[in-house]
Amino acid sequence: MKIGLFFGSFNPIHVGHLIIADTMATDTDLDRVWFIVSPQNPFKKNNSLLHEFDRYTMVERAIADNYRLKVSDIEFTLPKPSYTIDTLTVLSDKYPEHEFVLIMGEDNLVQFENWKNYQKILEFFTIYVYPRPNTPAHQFHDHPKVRFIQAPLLDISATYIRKRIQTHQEIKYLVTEPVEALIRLKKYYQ
Ligand SMILES: Nc1ncnc2c1ncn2[C@@H]1O[C@H](COP(=O)(O)OP(=O)(O)OP(=O)(O)O)[C@@H](O)[C@H]1O
Ligand SMILES: O=C(O)c1ccc[n+]([C@@H]2O[C@H](COP(=O)([O-])O)[C@@H](O)[C@H]2O)c1
Repeated sequence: MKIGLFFGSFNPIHVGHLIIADTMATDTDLDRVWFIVSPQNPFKKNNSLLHEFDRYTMVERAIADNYRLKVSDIEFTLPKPSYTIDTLTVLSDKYPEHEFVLIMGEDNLVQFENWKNYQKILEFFTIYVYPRPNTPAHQFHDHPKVRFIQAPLLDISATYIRKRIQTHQEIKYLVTEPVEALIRLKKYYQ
């Protein structure tokens, strides 16, 4: 199968992530999308980062009704921080029967040249990019291995959701009902 790997912190998973994953799974040549929950982004220091098990459970709940979407804990057993090239190598070795493509939001392209072995990523993988509002300039618009998906811009982020929780504002419709229930039950991000 041709599988899109959607890496992220998912702190928490929001409807933007779900729209991106479902758009990739239905509007492109991908058969499936796997969410790869990263314990630690090499570039992010975030006091409100929940434990990876908690973020994984939220992803699991959010995608439970969609057979095209799956969640993976592969990075939980790999060294931290989570370097994408290392995970891609492990997954390619483990699943030689699958073809993997990388999925990311356009904001990730801005710093992409600073990723570990980014040229190797581009040599061996194609990247499907979902456009993101207010993305600073980057130089990957015309790269042969970078494919932009035409889809509606989504002005939503996990940061915005965490801020709303801290200030006791509603998050209904920004996350799915099972995810909101879990956030309330466990008192995440307060
Ligand atoms: N609204 C969005 N539009 C396009 N891409 C997005 C959007 N939200 C998240 N992404 C992409 O989803 C992946 C995982 O992102 P992440 O979990 O960091 O979400 P986030 O909303 O950007 O979080 P935070 O606000 O905590 O930085 C990244 O590739 C990111 O670019
Ligand atoms: O490999 C790298 O050098 C690298 C540098 C920055 C980010 N990443 C990965 O990019 C993914 C997106 O991160 P995030 O926090 O924006 O969701 C996440 O899986 C990170 O581990 C990877």
